[in-house]
Amino acid sequence: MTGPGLTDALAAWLPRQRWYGGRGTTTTGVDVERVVELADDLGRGGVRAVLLVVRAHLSTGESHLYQVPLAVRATMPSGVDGGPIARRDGLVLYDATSDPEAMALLLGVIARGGDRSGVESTADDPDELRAAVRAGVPARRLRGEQSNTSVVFGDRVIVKLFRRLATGTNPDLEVHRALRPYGLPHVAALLGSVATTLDGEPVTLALAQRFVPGAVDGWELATAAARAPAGQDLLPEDDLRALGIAVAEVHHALGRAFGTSALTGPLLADARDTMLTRLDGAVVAAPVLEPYADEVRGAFAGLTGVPPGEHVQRVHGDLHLGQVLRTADGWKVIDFEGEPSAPIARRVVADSPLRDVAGMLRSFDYAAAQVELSCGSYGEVVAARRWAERAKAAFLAGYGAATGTDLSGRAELLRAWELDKAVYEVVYETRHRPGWARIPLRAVAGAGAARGGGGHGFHDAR
Ligand SMILES: Nc1ncnc2c1ncn2[C@@H]1O[C@H](COP(=O)(O)OP(=O)(O)O)[C@@H](O)[C@H]1O
Ligand SMILES: O=P(O)(O)O[C@H]1O[C@H](CO)[C@@H](O[C@H]2O[C@H](CO)[C@@H](O)[C@H](O)[C@H]2O)[C@H](O)[C@H]1O
Repeated sequence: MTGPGLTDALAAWLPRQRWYGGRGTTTTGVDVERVVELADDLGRGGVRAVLLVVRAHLSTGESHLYQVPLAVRATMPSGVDGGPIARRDGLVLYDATSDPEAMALLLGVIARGGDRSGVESTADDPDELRAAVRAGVPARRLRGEQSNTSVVFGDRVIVKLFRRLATGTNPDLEVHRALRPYGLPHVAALLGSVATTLDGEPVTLALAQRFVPGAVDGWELATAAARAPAGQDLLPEDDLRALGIAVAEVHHALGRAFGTSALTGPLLADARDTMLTRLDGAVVAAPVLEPYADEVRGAFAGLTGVPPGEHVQRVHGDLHLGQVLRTADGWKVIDFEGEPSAPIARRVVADSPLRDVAGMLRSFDYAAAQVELSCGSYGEVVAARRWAERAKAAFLAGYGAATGTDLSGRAELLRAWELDKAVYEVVYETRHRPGWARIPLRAVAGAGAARGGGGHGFHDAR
């Protein structure tokens, strides 16, 4: 099925996908590295499904691995969105994630477990997975701005298909596995996974979790709360405190599962060097950062004192409001993959849990900035910023109380992590949503003001 026709078609199709990391460069070619058959004959409804692992070569000389689940049929069914990727031998090949019958084949493979023509699937909760297969509920692909593609099976199971791949176990799977014995209410239960091997290393392709029905993500709630008229409290302070507590409890469980160690002076110096190196790379990727780079370097360089008792441990790594779900049963934290573009080895290194806290603080700013992006009035913009400051304070109060930490004594660290995150975000937005780049850019531009004693997100209502 693979061949030059398909690889050329993929080289044209991949750069149009939101999750493609090679934007801003030219894709010079695609190689198919692995073809994993989900069903080698026609499955239900006459669909054949394969998971492709492809390597995209970029004009920069880099190459990235991606997963492309392909559905193959005699004719393209109606209701399946995204056009065909290729046509050959009288068959049409297209992205399988919006084809419910192709996705049913995937769920079946996970539920059965074991090794099958290059797919190693693990059913951590075979009963739950088999029940979902037996129920035969149609699969629906989630929409939205995501790094991966998630498919929900009848509000029971959610399967996330990783798009940009890396060799090594995906941290999202690793964390769900490690936390499983703790039965933490803030993390959805792991049901199963799919992997293949490349160069003798595992490559995680998909992760199945229990779907949490009726969940609303923190981003949706926060953006609505930031623009709500005074008196309408869409995200009450108690919920925000509870969110801080949930994040603290997740950190506690991660610390138990993976261990903790002291944040020493040399470790802090390493973190500082990493941030400086990252800044240099970010300025190249997003030259709009250039005018602020010296100020940011100065802010990082000032990071020298380790507050007593500060520690490092496994963290979430990319925590923001879109990674928390409010449910009838409290907050859930999702997506432990870390920053999707970083190498796995870097994502799993023990880090300060305050980095996650900083990620959430940045996210409240993003939520408030939506009012500006949608041309809110001056009064609405000011009210949204005030809302964000109150929200940050409530979140920090919950986190501080649950961890027993005095966060005001950690303001320098938090500021540096926020700035580092904002630098990352400027690059992310430049690549994916250029119209949003000014949100994190403003935080970067504020580096000088913050060093001069300006706002750090605790008490000041800018
Ligand atoms: N266990 C779950 N229950 C319900 N919805 C979920 C669950 N896990 C994820 N989701 C939904 O799927 C979306 C994408 O999940 P996420 O793991 O963040 O993927 P991505 O890496 O693509 O961002 C989330 O924003 C959320 O709406
Ligand atoms: O959720 P992902 O793992 O895909 O994370 C990536 O995409 C996020 C955007 O969806 C991005 O988050 C940034 O935008 C959010 C609003 O859409 C905002 O709440 C976050 O604070 C901001 O960082 C994330 O950085 C990126 O890794």
